[in-house]
Amino acid sequence: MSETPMTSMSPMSPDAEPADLQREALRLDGADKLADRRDAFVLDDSPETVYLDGNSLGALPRAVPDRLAHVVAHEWGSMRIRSWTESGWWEAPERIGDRIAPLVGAAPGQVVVGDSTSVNVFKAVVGAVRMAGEERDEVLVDATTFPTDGYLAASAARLTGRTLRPVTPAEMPAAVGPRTAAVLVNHVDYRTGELHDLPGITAAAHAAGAYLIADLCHTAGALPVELDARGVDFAVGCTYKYLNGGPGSPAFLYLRREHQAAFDSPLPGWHSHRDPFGMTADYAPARDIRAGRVGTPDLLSMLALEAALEVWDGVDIGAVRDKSLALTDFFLHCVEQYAPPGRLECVTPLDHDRRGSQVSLYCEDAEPVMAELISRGIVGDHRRPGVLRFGFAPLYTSFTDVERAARVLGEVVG
Ligand SMILES: Cc1ncc(COP(=O)(O)O)c(C=O)c1O
Ligand SMILES: Nc1c(O)cccc1C(=O)C[C@H](N)C(=O)O
Repeated sequence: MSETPMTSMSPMSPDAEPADLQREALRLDGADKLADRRDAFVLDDSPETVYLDGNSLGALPRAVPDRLAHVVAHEWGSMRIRSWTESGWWEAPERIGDRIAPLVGAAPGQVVVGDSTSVNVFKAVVGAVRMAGEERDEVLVDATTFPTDGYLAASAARLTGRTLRPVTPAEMPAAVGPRTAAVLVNHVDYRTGELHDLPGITAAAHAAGAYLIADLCHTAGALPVELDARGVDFAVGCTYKYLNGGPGSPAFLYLRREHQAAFDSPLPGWHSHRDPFGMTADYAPARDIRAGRVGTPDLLSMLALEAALEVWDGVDIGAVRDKSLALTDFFLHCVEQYAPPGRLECVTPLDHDRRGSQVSLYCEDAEPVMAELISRGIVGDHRRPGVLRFGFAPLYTSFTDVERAARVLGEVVG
């Protein structure tokens, strides 16, 4: 973790007893405007179990099993091929993209669902580089990135004859220049939970004439993103974390409307053709968001995602952010009270403007600590070396969960 700045946990209020913190948790739960959303999810029967890994795999929304059963039995089992037209299968990638769009601050017609985040990173980086022109010969990539983005950006750079330059998100505004074709940045660092300055990096990229590509895996469904308002050019993200789409659910790709006509996909499958059923030998791309499609989508996962997204009906993403910050603040406060001083170090910035929806705590023996936590029902995860990660999904995480998780953590590291 040498490259990660360590932040000490802030001094918080005077010592509190478990009973005080439990009372405070109940008070916060009582005032929680999103509390009713919890019932929309399948969670553990045992109150001892606390799921804090929704930043890796979100919980199952209750609506999904019945919807999937219907899709299998009726749309596939009975309707078969007719479902492409009569059950809306063909348009599902754009239709479901439009359900995600408001959560990431996009007007309709700019988000398409399909493929994996990795594949969409590749499409976006090559697409941006092709639009940037020959004289721009470098791609900036987040040096602290989730690895897959770095691997794909390197391949995209090699295929397009560009040089890949890894720089930290903080260095990006100064590093971007007239040679830069595209900048690929994570909105939140998967390891530390740090929220990067997407508006600032986007503005710097644009001032230098470069395109900005954002990876929203750790922010879509966790906080307001404002893609349209901030001028982000391209964005990708997965749907199995805070969007609760299920294991391997399709990712999304945002193509800003003004770039759609010029987008030159490196994966021009027939579903991105202007007239797919023309079945012509020549490729002619769709001039709208369909340009982001490739081939036949994974309909079962896609329709499970569509059902999962119903939990967002009527939810204000600003309220989600407020609760997320309250959850992470309360967790840090409880950990401060329960863990022996100096045993854990908070790697996640304490500043709200720089915090996503997870808390990462450094401790040398993170791996056995997390194994013990999981055996006691507190499910987070760890990332080598030494980082305990706890993800807070505001739609289903309660303050009571948070207090219990911190208390058990205190026992385990005590
Ligand atoms: C920031 C980020 N990008 C990409 C991915 C994964 O991409 P994929 O779904 O293609 O495996 C993850 C998590 O797995 C991630 O955290
Ligand atoms: N995508 C994952 C997978 O295919 C297997 C196990 C975990 C994941 C994850 O989502 C990890 C996650 N992106 C992370 O932040 O580390």
